[in-house]
Amino acid sequence: MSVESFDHWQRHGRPLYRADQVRELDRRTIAAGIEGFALMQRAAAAAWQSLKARWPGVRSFSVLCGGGNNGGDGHVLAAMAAAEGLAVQRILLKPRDALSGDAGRAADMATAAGVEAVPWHSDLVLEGELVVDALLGTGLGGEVRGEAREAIEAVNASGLPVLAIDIPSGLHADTGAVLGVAVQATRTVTFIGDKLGLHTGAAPARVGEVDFRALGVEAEAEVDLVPAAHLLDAGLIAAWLPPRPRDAHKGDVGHALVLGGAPGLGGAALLAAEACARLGAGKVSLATAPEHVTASLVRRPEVMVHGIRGAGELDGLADRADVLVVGPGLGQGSWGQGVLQAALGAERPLVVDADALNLLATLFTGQRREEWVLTPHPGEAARLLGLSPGEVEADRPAAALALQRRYGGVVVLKGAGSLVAGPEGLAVCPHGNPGMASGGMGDALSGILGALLAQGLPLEAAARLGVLVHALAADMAVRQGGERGLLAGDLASCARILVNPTMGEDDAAATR
Ligand SMILES: NC(=O)C1=CN([C@@H]2O[C@H](COP(=O)(O)OP(=O)(O)OC[C@H]3O[C@@H](n4cnc5c(N)ncnc54)[C@H](OP(=O)(O)O)[C@@H]3O)[C@@H](O)[C@H]2O)[C@@H](O)CC1
Ligand SMILES: Nc1ncnc2c1ncn2[C@@H]1O[C@H](COP(=O)(O)OP(=O)(O)O)[C@@H](O)[C@H]1O
Ligand SMILES: [K+]
Repeated sequence: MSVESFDHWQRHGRPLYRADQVRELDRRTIAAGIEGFALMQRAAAAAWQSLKARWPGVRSFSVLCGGGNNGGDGHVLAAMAAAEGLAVQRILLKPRDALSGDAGRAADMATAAGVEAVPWHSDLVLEGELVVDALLGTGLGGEVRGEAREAIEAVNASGLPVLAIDIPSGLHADTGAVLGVAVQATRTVTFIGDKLGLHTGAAPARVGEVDFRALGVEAEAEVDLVPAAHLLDAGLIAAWLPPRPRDAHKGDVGHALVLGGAPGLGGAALLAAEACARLGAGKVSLATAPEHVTASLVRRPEVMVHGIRGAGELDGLADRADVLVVGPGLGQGSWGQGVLQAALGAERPLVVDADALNLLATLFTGQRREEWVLTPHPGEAARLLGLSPGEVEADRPAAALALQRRYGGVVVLKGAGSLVAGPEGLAVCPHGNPGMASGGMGDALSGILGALLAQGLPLEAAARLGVLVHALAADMAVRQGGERGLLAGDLASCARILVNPTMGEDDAAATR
């Protein structure tokens, strides 16, 4: 990644790091003259502030301290809280004489502050109004073992709110996978560099709110590490979608063609076409099986609907479009195969989704191009990589990057904490919600991507922006009506508001 392009993305999203990169930042900070123990005190002070901000008026808590520096943070926090008069139950996973370095020094500090230490045992009852999880941080290696596992299970069984220190114990800081068992946090306060593993995979369901505290390290370590990823930020929208010129006409804002809806599979392609139209493509065409034409026209007369019995009837349609969206409701039979073949032959940017991806994994293998966006969910990603879905989910960032290397272009790996992998690196979407676990949501995304490409956005910007807008639209729709029963068709009107950033939500509500 060039420094210029990296800087460009950096302006719109917090950098995310792997554990080894955060350790490197620690190392540089220490080399710049800030002692490791001073850094631990900063971390503990930040955690203590975070705790008080989230739970003002709290009088008591328990803190579970592991044997490393994550535990060290917990000891120092306990000392700080005790100094302010709180009752703290300090639980040790390892005896004092097994602790070394800063962690040992931190334990002594807590003892000197009068905070009693209780050794962990399986019958222990966690006391207080909440639990601080300082068991395992970025030093976690492999599946959680022994007493740490029991302690994590006890935290989760306690029913108490949990503040996780740096990362919920048991969650992998690089991948967001659970290594056997992981703490279910209410809030996670994370230090020095925000971690990729707090934002994808199992993480969004485990971390609660993420409170990032840089601890002043950026200045001291003169950060020039290329981050592992960036967190997608809503600021991207206005940066890429300024108001249209007053004299814009539909020819300036692109023509998207959606290819899908094989016999018996009508709805998905229509959802994609509708989202595409709502996101501002100048013209939207839909090529679908003849049986779906009437329903499509009734639902969305703005879309130009073409009934085709097979790819032979596409009749130059693909050449008249600026971008093709292929896959929603495509099926894997002869209709879908022919249509995909035609799309692959068109020299146009493509959005490839659903059964088009399954066909790339089976019949149309070995394809690679730079001008396409592939949007697999973990099952499709697994087929494209020849892995199991479990293997994909075990390391989503690696899977997204491997897909991008193998297939070229830009790859969106969907699911909570969607990832976008492209030539500029990896981006992670922190938005979206479980209401999106309903049929057709992916079709809406492919339509959104088609609209942004039709309007001339570069491939990777369109992919990042589309994923962001899709998730934010779902969040907006949920604020209006709740998660259960959220429909893919509900997203388009919210997404429309989002891609007109000069229009406030209140104005928009007034026009509905
Ligand atoms: N100056 C700094 O660096 C700063 C660091 N900071 C803080 O330090 C944290 C990193 O600390 P770290 O590197 O000491 O590792 P850490 O997360 O405590 O884990 C090591 C412990 O876990 C254990 N353990 C490991 N794997 C396990 C498993 N599978 N199952 C069970 N146990 C396992 C391992 O046991 P062992 O393998 O030694 O038996 C050892 O006891 C970081 O997240 C941040 O909070 C901040 O204070 C800012 C300054
Ligand atoms: N729990 C969740 N949190 C965030 N996003 C989600 C969640 N569940 C689903 N999504 C999003 O919803 C979309 C579902 O797409 P997909 O699985 O292709 O559905 P379909 O095939 O029904 O269209 C993806 O963009 C995915 O990231
Ligand atoms: K932790």
